[in-house]
Amino acid sequence: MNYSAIITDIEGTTSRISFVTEVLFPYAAKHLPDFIRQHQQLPAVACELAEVRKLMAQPQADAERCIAQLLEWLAADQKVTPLKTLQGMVWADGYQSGAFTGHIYPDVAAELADWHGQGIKLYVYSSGSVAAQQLLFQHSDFGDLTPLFSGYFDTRIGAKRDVSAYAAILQQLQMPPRQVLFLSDVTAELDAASQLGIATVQVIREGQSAGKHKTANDFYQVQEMMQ
Ligand SMILES: CSCCC(=O)C(=O)COP(=O)(O)O
Ligand SMILES: [Mg+2]
Repeated sequence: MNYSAIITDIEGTTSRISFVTEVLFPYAAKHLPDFIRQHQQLPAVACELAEVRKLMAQPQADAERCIAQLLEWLAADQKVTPLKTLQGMVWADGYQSGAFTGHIYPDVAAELADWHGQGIKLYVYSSGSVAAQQLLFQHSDFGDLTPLFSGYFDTRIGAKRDVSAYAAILQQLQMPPRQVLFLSDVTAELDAASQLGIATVQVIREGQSAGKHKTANDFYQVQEMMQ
């Protein structure tokens, strides 16, 4: 099958789950409180704190209350948009200081380049903010991979388990669903995309498939399935 576009998830698909849970999240938990204390007056940070207050339904909450709520969401891996945006701002320092690089599986780096060379448009759809996605691919273990991508989507377009998010993405891509392939490790995300006719492959890096989607252990197998 010739696809015009491939959309990929990050955590568990292009990148090891433990990179997110054991490197990125702990770094954010450690540095987010002081980042907010120091930068709460910056418009970009103030705007996210306003979103946090709205979600808490506590318009008067001070910075410390917002920090406590953000850390609670982070510990529970809640995909809350202002948390994701603030995490991305904190991770920027981590990448720039060399504290870590973005983990990408070798098959991902190779196949993204191959697919790009074939003229397939590449997109990312992750719960991490667009800025965080760009940082990860810019500072990846295989160098700057951002030139390979045509676009990025995050929770601003909708939650990854909601069909409406994929409808909005198709609208932006201006492509028929059957020409689009979505790669993710999470069955519920693939279920939502496939309801619209988007082709799906479940990437199983660790563990077993629990769903009804075609499966691949890495991006090389995805490429084989496309031939
Ligand atoms: C952009 S890298 C950080 C990933 C992240 O914060 C996250 O919640 C992972 O979500 P995904 O949708 O890629 O599984
Ligand atoms: Mg995932």
